[in-house]
Amino acid sequence: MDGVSHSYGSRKALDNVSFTVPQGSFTALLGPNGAGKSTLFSLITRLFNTRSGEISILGYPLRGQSTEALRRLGVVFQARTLDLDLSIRQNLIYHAALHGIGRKAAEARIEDILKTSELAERLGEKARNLSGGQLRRIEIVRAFMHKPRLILLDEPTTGLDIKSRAEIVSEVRRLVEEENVSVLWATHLIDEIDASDRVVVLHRGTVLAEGRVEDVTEAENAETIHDAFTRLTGLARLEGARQMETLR
Ligand SMILES: Nc1ncnc2c1ncn2[C@@H]1O[C@H](COP(=O)(O)OP(=O)(O)OP(=O)(O)O)[C@@H](O)[C@H]1O
Repeated sequence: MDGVSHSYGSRKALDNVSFTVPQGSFTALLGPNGAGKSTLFSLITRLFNTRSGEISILGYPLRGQSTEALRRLGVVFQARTLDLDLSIRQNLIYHAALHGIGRKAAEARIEDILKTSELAERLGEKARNLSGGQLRRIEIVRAFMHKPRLILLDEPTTGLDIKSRAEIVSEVRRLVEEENVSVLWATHLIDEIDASDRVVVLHRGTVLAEGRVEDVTEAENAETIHDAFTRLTGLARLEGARQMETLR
């Protein structure tokens, strides 16, 4: 992503945003509410057109080669998107069909992804029987169905209890490792980030830091990524205040 900006009318939601998600990495997009994470995801998934800057997925620019780019992308949106009146299996098979995957291949893929998960026994049940955390896990399975190379997750643990949150984080980490996909995980929860992850700190539409957790922490002379984040966003507030002073 290079030099991407987006405005809603006169409100600038993203301002010259550039970063990369290296192949096979777990990259956390860390930002408080309103930082611009959902806007960024809307641009990557082409819900909105990118009017300024450039976004490429696996080397395919969205502008010009969007079909090739989007074929390699899996997405878990913030809002729930399963059809509650269909069975879990139907939800997954219909999604696979949209990607041109036949029933048999889809069944095999479901089995492969769910393997030892207790959810494998519930495939015939209506989605509405599942808990919020289980629904989220099925949405994650769905995002993996067509073997994407990059997965976007927009605050996937929002509204879930601690146990479900932990299950989701570890499930995604397992899949990342097994399938060697890249992940961009939007969150405002620092405890979801591991020491070995990469992080992109987004605040008020600008990238304040990008790199390995260790490097970002060190660059801020901080003890933890939590401290680094507070420093970075505190610094941004100061910068904002300074700019306000200049304007007066
Ligand atoms: N449709 C819209 N019209 C006008 N302003 C919007 C719209 N969507 C988002 N914004 C504004 O753009 C900025 C970025 O919002 P965005 O939803 O991308 O942030 P976010 O980091 O995803 O936050 P959250 O975690 O709360 O969803 C905010 O100031 C928000 O108020």
